[in-house]
Amino acid sequence: MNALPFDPTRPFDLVAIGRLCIDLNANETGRPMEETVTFTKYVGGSPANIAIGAARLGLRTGFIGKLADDQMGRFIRGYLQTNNIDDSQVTVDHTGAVTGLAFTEIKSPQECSILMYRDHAADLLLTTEEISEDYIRQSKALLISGTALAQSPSREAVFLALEYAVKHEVVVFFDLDYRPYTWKSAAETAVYYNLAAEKCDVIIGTREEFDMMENLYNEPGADDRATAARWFSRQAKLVVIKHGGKGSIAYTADEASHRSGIFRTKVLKTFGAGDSYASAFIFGLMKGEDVSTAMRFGSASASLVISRHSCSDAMPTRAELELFLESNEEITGAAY
Ligand SMILES: Nc1ncnc2c1ncn2[C@@H]1O[C@H](COP(=O)(O)OP(=O)(O)OP(=O)(O)O)[C@@H](O)[C@H]1O
Ligand SMILES: O=C(O)C[C@@H](O)[C@H](O)C(=O)CO
Repeated sequence: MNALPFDPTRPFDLVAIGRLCIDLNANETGRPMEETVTFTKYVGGSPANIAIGAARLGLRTGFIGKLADDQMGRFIRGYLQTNNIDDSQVTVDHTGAVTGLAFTEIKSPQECSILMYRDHAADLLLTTEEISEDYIRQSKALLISGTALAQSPSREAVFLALEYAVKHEVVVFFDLDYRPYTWKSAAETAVYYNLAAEKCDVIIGTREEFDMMENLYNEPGADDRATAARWFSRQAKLVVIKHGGKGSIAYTADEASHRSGIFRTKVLKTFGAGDSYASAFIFGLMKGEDVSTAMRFGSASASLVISRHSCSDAMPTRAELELFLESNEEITGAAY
């Protein structure tokens, strides 16, 4: 069991808010982008990937976001529908904004990078008028991600969604999802991340992402326990700090800590690890598993996704995840 108060009477398990984009993943791996000529198109964007992962695992999922009025936007909507994600709160821009694109370069399992095209991206044009209080109160949980805070009006839309979530006791997950290119300054970034995190029940990020938030207080390099403790005096009940191939650690408000290792795999590319981890971790918690078991689900899903070409389309179903957990050993005891 975990202590998160999911209201069983709500029709949605998880509503995610933020960007719906396109990933164009290099088909020719093992070479730089300059020499790559073909890419495969997938739905992308961290909150979209998390929602898709959660839906594949069986959570009743919805999305709040804004699409460009173009072929890419329509492709994304079709994919959400195919994956049983409620798109009734996904609006369409009519100002000529475009779909954000992420071209990925897969030079080696250790050297992956993303080239983003995000000028005038439709997802950042979501407005407060497009946030329905009634929709948010129908969900057990809300997932926000940091990139939607980078610009107005999307920033205010997310803060309004947070207000409604707190008012209606919707459990809020915050995946920090820090993408430097969307932000203007370090101080601005940290200010908005900290303001949002104060209202969240579960905060999930990498060590580097928490360092970025702590820069504001001239406290970078805090240890994981001190980082978590900062948030327990606010709303947080659970803080998860990810350490890549070394695993992850979670703290609960009673000061208990939970470590998760990794499942070794043949890594194709590293991106998508965080999104798949978050979706299966949230799924585990919502199914009433304890924190350690939910982390194990997260690590297993991440292991599957980093061995595959895409992020969204690679997300496992519940049956796949269970089979993987039955037939693979978690490596624990990572040194961090
Ligand atoms: N090389 C690896 N082998 C196996 N599992 C891994 C590896 N790297 C990451 N993971 C798993 O994925 C989880 C999240 O990874 P990571 O800390 O890299 O997140 P992230 O930086 O948010 O990911 P992303 O690259 O998608 O932004 C880890 O806690 C671990 O369970
Ligand atoms: O988050 C993005 O905008 C890009 C993602 O879809 C990408 O696949 C990735 O980086 C996942 O972590």
